[in-house]
Amino acid sequence: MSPLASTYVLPPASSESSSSQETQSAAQGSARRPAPGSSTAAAAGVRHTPRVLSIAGSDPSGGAGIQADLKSIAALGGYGMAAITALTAQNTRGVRDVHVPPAGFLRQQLDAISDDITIDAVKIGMLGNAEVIDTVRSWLEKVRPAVVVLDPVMVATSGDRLLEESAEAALRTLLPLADLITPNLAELAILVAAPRAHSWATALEQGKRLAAATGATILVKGGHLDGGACPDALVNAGGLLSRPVVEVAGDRIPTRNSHGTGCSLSSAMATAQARLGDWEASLREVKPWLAGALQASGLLEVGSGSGPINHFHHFHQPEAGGKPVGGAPVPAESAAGDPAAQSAAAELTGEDFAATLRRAAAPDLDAIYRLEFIRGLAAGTLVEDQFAYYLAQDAIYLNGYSRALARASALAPTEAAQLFWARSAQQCLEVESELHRTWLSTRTVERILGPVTKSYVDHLLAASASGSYAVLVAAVLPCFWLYAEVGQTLHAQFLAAGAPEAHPYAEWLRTYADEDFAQATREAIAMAGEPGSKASADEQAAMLQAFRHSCRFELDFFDAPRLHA
Ligand SMILES: Nc1ncnc2c1ncn2[C@@H]1O[C@H](COP(=O)(O)OP(=O)(O)O)[C@@H](O)[C@H]1O
Ligand SMILES: Cc1ncc(COP(=O)(O)O)c(N)n1
Repeated sequence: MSPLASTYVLPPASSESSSSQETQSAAQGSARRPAPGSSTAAAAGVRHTPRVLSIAGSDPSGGAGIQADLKSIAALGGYGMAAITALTAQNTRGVRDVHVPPAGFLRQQLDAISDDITIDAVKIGMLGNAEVIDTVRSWLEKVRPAVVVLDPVMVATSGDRLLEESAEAALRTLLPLADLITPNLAELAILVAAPRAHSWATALEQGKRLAAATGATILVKGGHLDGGACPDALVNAGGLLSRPVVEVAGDRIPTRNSHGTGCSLSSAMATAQARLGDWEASLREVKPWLAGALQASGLLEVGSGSGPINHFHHFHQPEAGGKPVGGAPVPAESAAGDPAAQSAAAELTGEDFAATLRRAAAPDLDAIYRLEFIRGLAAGTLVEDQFAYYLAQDAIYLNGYSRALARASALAPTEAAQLFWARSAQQCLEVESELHRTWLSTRTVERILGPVTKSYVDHLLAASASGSYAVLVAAVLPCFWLYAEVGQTLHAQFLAAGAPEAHPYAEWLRTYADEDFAQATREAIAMAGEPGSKASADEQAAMLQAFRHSCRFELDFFDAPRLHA
C-alpha cells in the first residue's frame, strides 16, 4: 500500500512527526442497538473474529440454511455456531421433506451455547413452525445478543414452504427483536400485507413501512426484480443510518445458481456488523463478496438445479497439481502446526521460494485491481475524502512499517542485508514526513489510526517479535512487491491514456514511475527468497503464512478508504 516509491521521488524529508496525532479510532457503534442490562451485549464490542450463531434449518445439500450460514460466517472472518431448528431433505432441485424436532431440544441447544459462550451476533433463518418461533423469542428476550439479523424465511427459491402458513403471525412477533430484517420481495409483501412489489420504488416503500412498524432496519433486496440491476438498500428512518435509505447498487449476475443467497447474505451481514459495527459498511463489504460468490458459483459444479454460491471464491483455489497457491491469512504462529502449510512448504526448493511467494500473492493482487479505490484512482473518479483517508493512513502505517524494517536490519545475517533494511527503514520515515509536509498539509483529514492500519501494523510488529528474520522479511515483502506491481500498472495505464494533466491524481500517479523503487523491490524479493531457501519446512510454512497475511492486508488497506473514510 505504501508509497515507499515516493521515497525515491519526493524531496528529502522534514523532521515533522505524526506520532503524537495517532490515536486509536473508537469503534463505530451508532447503528448497534445494545440491550440495556444485558451482560452479553455489554461484553460484546466490535470484534476481529466475532462469534456468530446461526439459528436455522439444515440443508443437507450444503447450499442454504445452516450449511450456507457457517460458510458465510467463516468467509467473512467470523467463528460460526449453529443451533438447528429443522431438518430438510432437499437438494438443488427442491425440498422433498421437512422434519421439525421438538422445540424443547432447540431450547437446550440455545441454552447450551449462551450459558458458555459470548455471542456477538445471531442470524435467524428457517424456523418451521410457531412453537419454534416462540422458543427463539423467549431465548432472545433472555440473552439479548448485541446483533440480531432475521431472515424471515417462508418459502424456498424452489417454491416449497419452509414456514407453516399458520406461523406467519407468530413470526411477526419476532420482528421487533431484530436489528436487521432481510426479507426478499415476496416475504416483504407478506410482512406488510401488500401485493408483491415489482418495482424498486414500491419495494423501498414497503421496506419503509416495515421499518416503521418494527423499529428494525430493513435490508430490501433486489434479487427478484426484473432487469439488469440488482440493488439492495438499508431502510430505517429512525436515525440509525446516515440516511433513511442507503442504497448499494449492483449488477445482476447471469446465473441460475442462487440457492441460499438470502441465507448467505443475512449471516454475512451479521458477521460483518459484529466486526464493523456499522450496517452500511457491512453491506458495502458483503455485497461485492456475494456478487463474487454468484459469479464463481459455476466452478463448484454442484447439482443440476439452482446450485449453491461459491462462498470461498475470494480464497484461493488449488492449482491443478493440488499445491495450494494461497489461502486465508493464518497467524504466523499457528503455521508450524498447520499440516497443509507444512506440506506445501516442504515441497519448495531454494530456487522457487520467491516464485512460490509470488504465486501466493496472485489472488490478492487480482482482487486489488478490482477494488473501487484502485479503479477510481486510475480513472480519476475516486472521491477526494477517500484519497485523503488513504494518505493519512499511509503516513501512520509507514511509521510502524519503518520499525519493522529496522528490526529486520537488526536481525539481518549479513552486513549487506543489514544496510538494505536500515536504509529502507530510514526512507520510510522520510516518506512519512514528506506525506505530512506536502500531500497532507493541504487536506483536512483526521489522522487517527484506522482499523486496517492497526491490524496490519500489529501483524508486522508481531512478526518483528517472532525472532525469526526469515518470517519478518516475508511479512514486510508485500508492501514492496504488491505496491510496486500495482504502481507500475497504474502508471502504465496513465501513460497509455496520454498522461492527461487534467487527471485529478496525475501528480500521484506519476510518483509510481520509479526505477529506484523497482530496484529496491527486486532486492527485497531476493533478500526474502534467500533465507526462504535455507529455512526448515516449518519456517518456510511460517514465512508463507506471514507473507499471505500481509498480502491480504495490502488488499484491505486499499479497500479501507471505501469502508472507513
Ligand atoms: N443474479 C444476481 N446477481 C447479483 N446479485 C444477486 C442475484 N440474485 C440475488 N442477488 C443478491 O442476493 C441477495 C439475496 O437476494 P434475494 O435473491 O432477493 O433473496 P432470497 O435469496 O432471500 O430470495 C441480495 O443481496 C441480492 O441482491
Ligand atoms: C434449510 C433452508 N433454509 C433456508 C432456505 C432458503 O434458501 P433459498 O431461498 O435461497 O432457497 C432453504 N432452501 N433451506
